Amino acid sequence: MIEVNRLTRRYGDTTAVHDLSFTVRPGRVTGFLGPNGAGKTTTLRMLLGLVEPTSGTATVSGRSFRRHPRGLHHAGALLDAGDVHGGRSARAHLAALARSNRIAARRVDEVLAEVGLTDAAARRRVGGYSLGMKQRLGIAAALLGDPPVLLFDEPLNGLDPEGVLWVRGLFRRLAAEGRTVFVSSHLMSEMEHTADELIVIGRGELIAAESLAEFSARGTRPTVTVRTPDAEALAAALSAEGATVAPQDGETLEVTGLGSDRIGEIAHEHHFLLRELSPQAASLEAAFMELTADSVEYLAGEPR
Ligand SMILES: Nc1ncnc2c1ncn2[C@@H]1O[C@H](COP(=O)(O)OP(=O)(O)OP(=O)(O)O)[C@@H](O)[C@H]1O
Repeated sequence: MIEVNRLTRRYGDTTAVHDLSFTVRPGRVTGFLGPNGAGKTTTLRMLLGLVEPTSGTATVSGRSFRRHPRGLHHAGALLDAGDVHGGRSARAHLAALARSNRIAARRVDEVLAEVGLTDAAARRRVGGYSLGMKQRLGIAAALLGDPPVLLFDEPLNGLDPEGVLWVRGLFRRLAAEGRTVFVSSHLMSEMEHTADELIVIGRGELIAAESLAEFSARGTRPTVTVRTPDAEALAAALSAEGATVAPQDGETLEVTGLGSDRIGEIAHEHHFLLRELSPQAASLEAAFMELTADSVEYLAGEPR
């Protein structure tokens, strides 16, 4: 379990993290979401004891990470995939990590196989790896100590679609094994199919801590796309029933406030011909952008 309690970190005049509290539970994949500069990396670094909090606490399994002997057994992390010695092979890099954490050498081959780097990649120098391969190596390092808690900073960066699917499957499995899996991203679309729980921050402060289902429920109101040659008349009939209707073109309406069943009934009652009646899922990305709009550091075209 990860516990963050009234955590604050200041850099001069910049408050990277401000009075942040949340809990991340085992057995689930928890997404750590926030726009660029929200304070995600700083929080993860404090959890790993790499940055000292200005105030507050960040603990892994009840203890500050620095107090954990043989850290990799307690928590594994991928912070910066590029942060490896380019002249070494993946195997040499992992073997050095295993030695310094007193981890059995056979784990190196196990994790290499797990992330799909057994073949050429295990011998090739890391300097020649693609970003996706470096991500896989970083994930292998996180898994090395078979830890109950795993932290990943933007692990989907640089992965191709096959890699993204693989990572999602891996996270699911790690959570199903009862581990705590905490994954940061600045894109809701990445977390939509990855996380069960969400911690959303903006400008260093907590915005939401809830399940993905709860987050979806607060999302933008679902709309229904309706296409009919009688658009104007149907729009009037739907508005009379309390719907909000936005005409798109001559034949298409975007309707909110009524479900597709009810819209179909109303069209039937008035003998309107429908050419399309399609409910649109609420966009989580739109909900996320709405929620974090006030905390985006750099808005395009709007110097602040
Ligand atoms: N070492 C540092 N010195 C000064 N300012 C810092 C330092 N580290 C982070 N910051 C500032 O703290 C804020 C939060 O940064 P952080 O990297 O934690 O955000 P983030 O959510 O991880 O962003 P991103 O998605 O862009 O990686 C930013 O304004 C950043 O410029």
